[in-house]
Amino acid sequence: MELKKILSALSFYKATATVENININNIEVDSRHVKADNLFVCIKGFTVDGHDFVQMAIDNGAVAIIAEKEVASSVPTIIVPDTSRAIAMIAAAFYDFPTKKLPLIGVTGTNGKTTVTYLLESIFNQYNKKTGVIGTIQMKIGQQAYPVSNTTPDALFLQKTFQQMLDEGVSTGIMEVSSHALDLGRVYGCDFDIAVFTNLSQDHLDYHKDMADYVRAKSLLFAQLGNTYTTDKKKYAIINIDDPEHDLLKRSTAQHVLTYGCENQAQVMAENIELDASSTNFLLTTPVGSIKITSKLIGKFNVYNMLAASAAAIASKIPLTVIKEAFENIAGVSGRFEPVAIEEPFATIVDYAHTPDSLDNILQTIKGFAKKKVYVVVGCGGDRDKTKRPLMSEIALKYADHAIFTSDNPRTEDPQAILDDMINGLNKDEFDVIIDRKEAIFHAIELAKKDDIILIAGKGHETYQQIGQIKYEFDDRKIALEAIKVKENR
Ligand SMILES: CC(=O)N[C@H]1[C@@H](OP(=O)(O)OP(=O)(O)OC[C@H]2O[C@@H](n3ccc(=O)[nH]c3=O)[C@H](O)[C@@H]2O)O[C@H](CO)[C@@H](O)[C@@H]1O[C@H](C)C(=O)N[C@@H](C)C(=O)N[C@H](CCC(=O)O)C(=O)O
Ligand SMILES: Nc1ncnc2c1ncn2[C@@H]1O[C@H](COP(=O)(O)OP(=O)(O)OP(=O)(O)O)[C@@H](O)[C@H]1O
Ligand SMILES: N[C@H](CCC[C@H](N)C(=O)O)C(=O)O
Ligand SMILES: [Mg+2]
Repeated sequence: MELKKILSALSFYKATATVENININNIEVDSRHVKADNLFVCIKGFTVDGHDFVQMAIDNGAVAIIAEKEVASSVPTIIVPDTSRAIAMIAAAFYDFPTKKLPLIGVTGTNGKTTVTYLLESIFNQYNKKTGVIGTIQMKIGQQAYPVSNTTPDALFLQKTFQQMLDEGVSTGIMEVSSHALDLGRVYGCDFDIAVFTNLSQDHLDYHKDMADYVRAKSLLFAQLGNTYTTDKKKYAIINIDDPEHDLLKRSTAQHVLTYGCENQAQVMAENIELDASSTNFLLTTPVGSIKITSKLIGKFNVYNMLAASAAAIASKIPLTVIKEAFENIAGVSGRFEPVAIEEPFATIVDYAHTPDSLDNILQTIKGFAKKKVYVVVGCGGDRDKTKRPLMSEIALKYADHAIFTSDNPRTEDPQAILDDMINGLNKDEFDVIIDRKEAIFHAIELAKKDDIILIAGKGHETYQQIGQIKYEFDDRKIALEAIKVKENR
């Protein structure tokens, strides 16, 4: 594509040389991946500055550079105020504005994003529509899965992926939108049709300076809704009316708002909710009628997730009967309330709760139907919000009869220091500290007796444990199964 055409997506730029007659066959933000006839965009990162890799990019074949300042370069440099914002727009232009054609649903909130996206996938598939899903677990086009390194990938990956989705006949894109992505402008080039808000509670206070800054980032999804391109399509903001932040998010958008909830009056509601250990039933009431829902997803928080997905499906004109069938068919989401071995005298559940609110919800749910003791194995991630550590350990002890505090992904932090943050100040002592996660899981399974429940929280679907810079193979579900087998064979 002509560089001039790509640059037409930018409202302002200054070029150090003519940009006429330059043909670009790919855009790259990583100098190591640059090839002949590429456009290299310098991004100032948290670790290094892309501006320092201009020469490498040119040596690898870059024919133009986009930067925030003048750089030593033998090829034309285009200077923009903010390359992180610019990349979102030029990537959208390079792939011919794919989200103008692809209906796109974005899901944001502290907890429940992944679950809601998979509920939506299941509803659209039930309606015989091919979907594309982007989020924490993976990127999926139809049934084909691809690995991702972020819940919401960078703008270049996103726009390329939307184009691939269109090429492969996807009818709706469904994606998680993290607060980091909103703050860093990864989704600036996305024309969302539906924006869903699940809930807001404490997380990521390592990145956001306080809760107000965190909710401001979340609100960008709603403020941006419908602002990207001129379009006749109706846009919808789907908002959880029972969350204290609902009003701020409603006020952030100029588009149609569809509310959902269980407590306060909403357009989409759950009534007559029945929760037990093996199923969830409720009456879904909506502006287009009511229908009885039965699902294998456990816990009240999953009623909220089903309401969020139902509201987005209703905004997409999907019949209630299809929503009902989809909820009946979905067995669960990988690593979310996933039972490890069903035949055991005690139950072992793996879950991705890694925030105070999610741990509270999941333990409250388990406590609600536990016949005997509840054990929890939990740790906190390194290089992440430190203030959630003592909150999570306190919640663990509030509900569980016994906790085993261990490592999650310590990353570059000292694992013992993370555990100290968790246990210093606790005024109960029904816990053990076992730094090695495998040993911790084995210990919990050793302790469990008939009718007890073990919750292994924090890592869910993850198949690795990151210690330092290295990711070691690690899967809570496999380790738990191994421990159960060892116990059985004794
Ligand atoms: C804080 C943050 O978001 N960091 C993201 C960022 O990394 P970074 O800023 O360190 O990048 P960098 O290494 O400094 O590189 C800067 C630039 O130089 C370029 N470079 C680098 C080296 C080189 O030789 N040549 C070169 O050109 C890089 O390609 C890049 O363009 O850009 C990377 C590439 O897009 C991301 O993978 C990375 O996410 C890291 C892994 C991360 O942990 N992010 C978390 C905080 C995050 O974003 N989480 C949210 C989900 C949270 C949730 O929902 O719970 C998410 O959406 O994943
Ligand atoms: N609506 C909800 N409210 C509170 N907790 C929830 C909700 N839905 C799920 N959870 C809890 O949060 C955990 C993570 O759920 P899920 O992966 O769907 O959230 P997420 O927002 O995608 O998380 P992440 O930010 O890590 O991507 C679940 O394992 C469960 O314990
Ligand atoms: N998207 C979240 C995932 C946390 C998962 C947990 N296992 C951890 O490593 O802290 C984050 O990056 O904060
Ligand atoms: Mg997620």
